[in-house]
Amino acid sequence: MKKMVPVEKNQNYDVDITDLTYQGLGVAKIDDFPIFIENALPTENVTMKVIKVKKNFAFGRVVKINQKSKDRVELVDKAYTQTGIAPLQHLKYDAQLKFKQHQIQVDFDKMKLDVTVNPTIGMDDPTHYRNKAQIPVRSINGQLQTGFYRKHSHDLVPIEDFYIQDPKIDEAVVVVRDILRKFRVQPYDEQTNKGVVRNIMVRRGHYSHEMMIVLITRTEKLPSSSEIVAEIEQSLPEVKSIVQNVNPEKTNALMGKKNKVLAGKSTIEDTLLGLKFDISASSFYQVNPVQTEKLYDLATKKADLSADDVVIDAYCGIGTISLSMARVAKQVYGVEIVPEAVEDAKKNAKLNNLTNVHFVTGKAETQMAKWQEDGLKPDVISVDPPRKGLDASLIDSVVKMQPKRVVYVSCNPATLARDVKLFTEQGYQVNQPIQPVDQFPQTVHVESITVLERGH
Ligand SMILES: C[S@@+](CC[C@H](N)C(=O)[O-])C[C@H]1O[C@@H](n2cnc3c(N)ncnc32)[C@H](O)[C@@H]1O
Repeated sequence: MKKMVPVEKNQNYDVDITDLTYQGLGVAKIDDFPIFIENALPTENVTMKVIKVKKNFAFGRVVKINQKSKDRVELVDKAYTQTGIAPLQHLKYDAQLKFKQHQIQVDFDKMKLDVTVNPTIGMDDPTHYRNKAQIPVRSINGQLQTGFYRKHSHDLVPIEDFYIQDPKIDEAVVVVRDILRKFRVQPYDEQTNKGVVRNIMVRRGHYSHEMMIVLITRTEKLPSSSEIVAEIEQSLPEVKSIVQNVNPEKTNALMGKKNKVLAGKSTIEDTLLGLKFDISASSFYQVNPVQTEKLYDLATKKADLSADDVVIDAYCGIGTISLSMARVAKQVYGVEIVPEAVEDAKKNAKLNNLTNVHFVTGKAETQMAKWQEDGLKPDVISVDPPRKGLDASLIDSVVKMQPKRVVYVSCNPATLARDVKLFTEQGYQVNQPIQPVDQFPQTVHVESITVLERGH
């Protein structure tokens, strides 16, 4: 018999919120039918309006909060929720940290894996932490605007204070926006795939204060390029690198393949754990420098390295974890898919006088198989993959190499739990608590370190 949907679109209902999804939505149930509600917290009772009904669930919007959670804090700005910049801004920071710890536990429970998850290591000031901004540039009522997209859309909401970014970066975005306005540069139009500037990317070294501005354009030609560059340099003395990245495609991917240095260096420098790093426009670099130092310090400690150890660092980026470990180990091998990042990694080894590292450009899964076939016997393997986690073939190669320990740095607990399950089926165990480190306060993202040890 067809199940009745117990709610109707545009109708109001009073509901108790019983859970919070991994996306930070409150969950209510009417006759077992789940409704997901933005800006609603467990233990609350809210009046909500149903805004979308699907076959097995619905979405609602809070009309009124009838009973507040003790973990609720006032919204700083509703635009941060609308755009998804800070979807947990209404949750006390302590409760955010517990939510992330719980999220990992839930994903491991789903895989029937018995693990302990430590409390999340948080920040003293969980705002203004990001060292990088990627800001869309669009036209609103004929004027060039910067801001962020409303969730699930490409409608730009103008924003100047991004709340979770380094305020110096917010200032720089406004300065660059005004310079682009002055020279009447055409913002990108997604509908027609016309216009020039798609995005402004800004990176700022937390310690060095060196700033990089990347103008991501659809076209090779950037009209008034030299005047724009001169004004940026004059207005923002911290800028040490101005790059144009060309992305002609009609795509959601932010950056194109081609980078042109318009002024200064092709990289900026920053420091992590006393090591110097050169960072190119296209290279990955963790966005929360304060927490990254805690994360890498812990990852290195958990690797429990001795001076005789050989290490593989897979998904090594510009060599941040590799170099941290090379200070202790005998030899480190790194593999990374982005060629610019590998160039940076090689330069960074030299910059820090570390000669016991070797970096390879390629897919981690292919290179790991090759190292295994070549008879490399690492003592420890570190992996720090993107959100999709590890390829099953990479796990097979790792297991065949029999390292005594695998240190898994993850930004997605669901793929982490899936991968850990595969490791445990092949003789590896999680003996120590998983350690979450909050890299992304005010958001639902969860970063953690797991150590897998070879059983006897
Ligand atoms: C989460 S980042 C970690 C980078 C580095 N460990 C760090 O913390 O700075 C993941 C890295 O994996 C790289 N990557 C993505 N897919 C890859 C693959 N199949 N093989 C190797 N590297 C890959 C990305 O370019 C990115 O640099």
